Amino acid sequence: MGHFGDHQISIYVDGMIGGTTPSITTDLASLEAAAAQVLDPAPLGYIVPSAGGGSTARANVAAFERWRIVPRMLRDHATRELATEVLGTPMAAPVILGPVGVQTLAHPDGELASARAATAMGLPFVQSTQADHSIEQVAEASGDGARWYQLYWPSDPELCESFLARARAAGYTHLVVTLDTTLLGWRPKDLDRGYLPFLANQGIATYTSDPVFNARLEKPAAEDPVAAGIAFAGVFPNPGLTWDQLPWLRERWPGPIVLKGIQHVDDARLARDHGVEGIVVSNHGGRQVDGAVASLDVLPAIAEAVGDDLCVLFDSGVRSGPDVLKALALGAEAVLLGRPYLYGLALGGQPGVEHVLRCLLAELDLTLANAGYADHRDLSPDALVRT
Ligand SMILES: Cc1cc2nc3c(=O)[nH]c(=O)nc-3n(C[C@H](O)[C@H](O)[C@H](O)COP(=O)(O)O)c2cc1C
Ligand SMILES: O=C(O)C(=O)c1ccccc1
Repeated sequence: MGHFGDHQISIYVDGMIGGTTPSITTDLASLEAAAAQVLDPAPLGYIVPSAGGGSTARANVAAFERWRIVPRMLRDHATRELATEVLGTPMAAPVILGPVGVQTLAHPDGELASARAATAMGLPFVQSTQADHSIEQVAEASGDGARWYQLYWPSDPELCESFLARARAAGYTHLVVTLDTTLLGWRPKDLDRGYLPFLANQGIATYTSDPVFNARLEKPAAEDPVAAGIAFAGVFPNPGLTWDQLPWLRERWPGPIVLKGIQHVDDARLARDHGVEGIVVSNHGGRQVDGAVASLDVLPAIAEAVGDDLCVLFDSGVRSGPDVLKALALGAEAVLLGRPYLYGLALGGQPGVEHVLRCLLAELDLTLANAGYADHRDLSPDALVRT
């Protein structure tokens, strides 16, 4: 006992002896189609599509297809280990629930359900600045689980200081700073509907629960949600950010800092030279620059350049256990999940997220084992060929 892969046997036993089958598909690549059956068109149109015509999102998936696993035989994988530690945070597997905003679009429990599922599975949850529940509420929901906070660095420094102070006070230890969304990308599916949840007071709970933000409003957000949305739209864009502002952030955050959205090897080197602890190689799931390079295609060169000095994490396009294996083999210490867990949330709240995570970890465990790896730390690019 003790392997995540045992989940497979329990599903078969439930089917053959108990007569029950999983209520959500175990084929994680088809979660999107299942979620599309339960979500209303506007939230679905916000969550699933990417920037422009979607070419970056397609490239993310195609990049995973090009790398193929080359299984090794007779290497004893009876005892296996998925558990790991990333920047001092212990986790049951090298998988993190990435920062995803406005989670009540998927389910009324939103981030609370995802944070609880993460803690139940022993994985970290990254609380987005763009959330529907406050920093403090999600900290509480995380219980004794890891607390990582994702910052959208607002153009108002006093507001930024307030977010950081609140996150520290609520027990968050790691700061993920998202750099690729200083301005929202061009998203035709939302534009065609004229749909932006923030202007309806959704996804801005971090702001409307903040004393600095509220002091700037004429009326409380509950009384005038439109004005709150407009005030958010005034402080969110921050296109003037530069590398020289990182020391300012460092002074206000004592723990590890991870820069999310790195795609160029020179930016990875700049991150290292500016003394942060980690990066997320990510193109935001293709939601920002349409036509951008697939995130997986830049991972090997970045890992090669800075992997010895920095913690290199990865996201964008991870849909299955084999995808996790491929990203780890190409140099990531762990991956972040985006849409897949949100689809689980849409399909079943907290248990739906747990289902997705359990299936992903089981598939990862079995794929590693059948490919001849008892420990994911033994993976290297040699585990793969590029076709
Ligand atoms: C609906 C949605 C909302 C997101 N919100 C945020 C956010 O608030 N902060 C952030 O850093 N990234 C956000 N992301 C990007 C994810 O953290 C992650 O980079 C991306 O989803 C990974 O790609 P994948 O969905 O293909 O796995 C969001 C993604 C989606 C799909
Ligand atoms: O939807 C997103 O991907 C996202 O991260 C975001 C964040 C703030 C405003 C708009 C979108």
